[in-house]
Amino acid sequence: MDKNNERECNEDLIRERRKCNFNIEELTNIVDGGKARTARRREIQRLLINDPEFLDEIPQDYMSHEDRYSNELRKSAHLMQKLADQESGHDIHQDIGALTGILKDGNPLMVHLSMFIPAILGQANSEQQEKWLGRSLRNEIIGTYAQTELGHGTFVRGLETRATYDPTVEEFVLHTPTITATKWWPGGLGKTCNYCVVMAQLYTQGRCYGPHPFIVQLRDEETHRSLPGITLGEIGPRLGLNSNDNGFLKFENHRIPRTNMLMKHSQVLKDGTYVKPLHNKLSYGTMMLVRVGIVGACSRSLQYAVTIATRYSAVRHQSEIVPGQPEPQILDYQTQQYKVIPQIASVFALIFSARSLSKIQSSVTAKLKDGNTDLLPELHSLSSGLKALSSSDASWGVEVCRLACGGHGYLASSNLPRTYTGTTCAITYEGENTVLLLQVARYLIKSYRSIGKETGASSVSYLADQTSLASSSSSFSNKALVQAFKLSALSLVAEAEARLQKLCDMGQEFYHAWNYCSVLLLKCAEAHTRYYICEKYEQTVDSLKASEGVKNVLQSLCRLYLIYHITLTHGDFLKCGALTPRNIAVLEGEMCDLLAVLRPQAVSIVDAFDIPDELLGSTLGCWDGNVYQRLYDEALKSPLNKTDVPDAYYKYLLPLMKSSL
Ligand SMILES: CCCCCCCC/C=C\CCCCCCCCCCCCCC(=O)SCCNC(=O)CCNC(=O)[C@H](O)C(C)(C)COP(=O)(O)OP(=O)(O)OC[C@H]1O[C@@H](n2cnc3c(N)ncnc32)[C@H](O)[C@@H]1OP(=O)(O)O
Ligand SMILES: Cc1cc2nc3c(=O)[nH]c(=O)nc-3n(C[C@H](O)[C@H](O)[C@H](O)COP(=O)(O)OP(=O)(O)OC[C@H]3O[C@@H](n4cnc5c(N)ncnc54)[C@H](O)[C@@H]3O)c2cc1C
Repeated sequence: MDKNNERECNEDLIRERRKCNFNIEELTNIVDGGKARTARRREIQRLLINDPEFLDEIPQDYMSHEDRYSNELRKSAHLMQKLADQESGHDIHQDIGALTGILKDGNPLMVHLSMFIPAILGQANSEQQEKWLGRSLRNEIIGTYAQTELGHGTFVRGLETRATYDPTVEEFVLHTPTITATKWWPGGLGKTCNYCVVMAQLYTQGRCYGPHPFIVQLRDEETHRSLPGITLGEIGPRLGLNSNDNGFLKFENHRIPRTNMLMKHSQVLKDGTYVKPLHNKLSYGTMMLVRVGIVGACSRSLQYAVTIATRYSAVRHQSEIVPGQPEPQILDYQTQQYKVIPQIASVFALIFSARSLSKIQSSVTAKLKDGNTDLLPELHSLSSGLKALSSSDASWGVEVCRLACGGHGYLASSNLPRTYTGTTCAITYEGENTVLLLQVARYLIKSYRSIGKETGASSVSYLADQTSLASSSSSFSNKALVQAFKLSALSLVAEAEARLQKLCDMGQEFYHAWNYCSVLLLKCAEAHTRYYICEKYEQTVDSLKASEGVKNVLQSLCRLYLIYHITLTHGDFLKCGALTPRNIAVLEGEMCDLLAVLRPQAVSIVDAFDIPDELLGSTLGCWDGNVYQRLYDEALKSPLNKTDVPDAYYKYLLPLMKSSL
C-alpha cells in the first residue's frame, strides 16, 4: 500500500490524517526507541512481508488442528532460517517486536526462543553453554521450558517431578511419581522439541534441595522418536494459541548425566555434595527474564488492537448526534473516544515502563556477575508487578477495542479475537497475576516494616516518606497527580500493614492474617505498580527532547492516563485525602476536554505505531480504510460458500423439513 497515494484511501481517513499537528516519523522513532531501531524494524518487516512463504494458503481459522500446527511450524522454521541467513546477524531479543504479527496464533518455536535459550544463558555454566548454547542458537536442537505440572503451576516449591542423584554412576534419575507430577503446558513440548529444561526437585545424599533446572534430551536427534522412559504428547485445543503444540511429559526413572544439571548457580559434585547458590531464588531467573519481556509484548498487542479500533472508528458511521444530520463517524461520540483514546495512552505507559524495567534488569544482571544479589528482590517485585499490570491492562484494552468495533470486532477477520486470546494468556502464564501481585505485596510490607534500614531499593524508598501522608495537594500539574498516586499507594500499604499487625496482635498466625488481608494486599500491589508506571510516564515525557508537536501529544496522553486511572480508583484517592471529591469532579471534566483535544490526532498517533497491513492482518484496521470490501472478500473465503447448497442440508435439514409431511 502506497501511503502517499490518497486516491486509494477512504475519505474519512484522508481528512483525519490532514488534521495531524505533529511529526509522525518522530513519534514512530520514540515508539521504537530511536531512529536506528525504526530502520532495523522496517528492514526486518520488509524482509518478511515480501516473502510469499509467510502467506497462508487458506485463513488459519478454516484449517484442521494438525494443519494449523504444521502450517505455523513451516513458517516458524522458515523465519528462523531466514534470520540466520542475514549477513548482519541478529538479536532476537532486540528484534522480537518486529516479528509480531508474522506468526499468528502462537508458534511452536516461541518457548525455544523466549525460555529455553535464555535458560541456558542464565542457568548453565560456561562448559554447559559451550555444549548446548551454540546448538540451540543454530536450531540444531529445539527445546522448551518444562516447569508446570498437572497438579502445580503457581507453587513452584510444590513440584513433584524428582531428580535423584546416583553417585555410583554419576547420574540423575528423573521420575514422575504421580499423575499430578506430569509436566503440562510447555509450548512446543508435544511434537516439536527434542530437548527441554526441566524443573525438578533435586534429591542428593538423602535430602531434597528444592526445584532446580536440568537439561534433558527428549527425542532421538535422527528419528525424532521419543526416547525410552519418556512419554510425550500434546494437550489439546485451548482458548487461543492453537497453532502451538503445548505438551505433556512423563519420566519413568529416566537417567541423565550429572552434568545435565544446569550448574551456573548451584552444583552437585561427583560425590553428591550440594553446593548452594549465592541466592536461593536464582534458579527462578528464567521466569523473571521473561516477565520483563512480557511487558513489551503486551504493549505491542495493545498497539495492534488500538490501531484497528481507531481507524475503524474513523471510518464507521452510525446513528446521529444532531437529529436529522448525516450519521457521524463513531469516533465523534465521546463514549467511543473514552473507549479508544485511553488505550492509546496506555500503549505509551507500557512502552516507557518496559524500558525502565529493562534498564534495571541490565544493571541487576551486571551486579550479579560480581556476586551482588542485593537488588534481586526489587527486580523480582518490579517485574512481577509490571508483568501483572501490563497483561491485565493490555487484555482489557484489547477487549475494549473489540467492543468498540461492534459486531465486526467479533469477526475473526478483524484480528481482534486472536489478539485478545494471544494477550489474555499472559495473565496466567509466567506466574498467574494474583499470585505475582501478592509477591509484590510481600515485598512492600517487608520494605515498609524495614523503614530506616538502607536497602538501596529505590522503587520503595517513598514508603519512608511518612510526612506526605498528610499533605494533600491543591496543584494539578502532572507531577502533582503522580504525587497523588504515591500517596494512595503509601496509604494502602500503611493500612494493610496495620490490619495485618492488628490481626497478629489478636493472636492470629501471620500467614492466616495474610490470607485474611489479601484482597487489600492485592490493591496495595496494584497501587504501587500503577504509581511506578505513572512516575516513569511523567518523567519520560517531561525529559523528552522532542519537537513541540510531539511533546504536546505525549503530554496530553500522559495526563489522560493519569486522570483516567485516578477516576477508575478514585475511592482510594479520596480515602487517603490525596484528592477531594471536588478535585475528582474537576479532573473528570478535564478528562473529557483531553478526549476532545486528542480526538483529531488519534488516527495519526496510531499511524505512528507503523504497523504494516500485512502484519496487522485486520479487515477493520487496514491503512486505506477500505473496510467493507475487505469484510465481504474475507466472507467469500468461507468453505461453506464453495457451494450454494451444502451437503449438510441434504443429510440433516431436508429430512427434518420433510419429516412432518
Ligand atoms: C536467536 C535466538 C536468540 C535468543 C534470545 C531470545 C531472548 C528472548 C528473551 C525474552 C523475550 C521475551 C519475550 C516475551 C514474549 C512472551 C512469550 C513468552 C512465552 C512464555 C510461555 C509461558 C511460560 C511459562 O508459563 S513457564 C512457567 C511459569 N511459572 C511461574 O511463573 C510460576 C510462578 N510461581 C513462582 O514464580 C513462585 O512459586 C513464587 C514466586 C510465586 C513463590 O515462590 P516460592 O514459594 O519459592 O517463594 P516464597 O513465596 O516462599 O518467597 C520466598 C522469598 O523468595 C523471594 N522470591 C521469590 N521469587 C523470587 C525471584 N524470582 N527472585 C528473587 N526473589 C524471589 C520472595 O520475594 C520471598 O522473599 P522474602 O524476602 O519475602 O522471604
Ligand atoms: C498459554 C499457556 C502457555 C504456557 N506455557 C508454559 C510453558 O511453556 N512452560 C511451563 O512450564 N508452563 C507453561 N504454562 C503454565 C503456566 O505457567 C501456569 O498455568 C501458571 O503459572 C498458573 O499456574 P496454574 O495453572 O497452576 O494456576 P493455579 O495456581 O492453579 O491458579 C488457579 C487460581 O488459584 C489462585 N491461586 C493459586 N495460588 C494462590 C496463592 N498463593 N494465593 C492466592 N491465590 C492463589 C490463582 O490466583 C488462580 O485464581 C502455560 C500456560 C498457558 C495458559
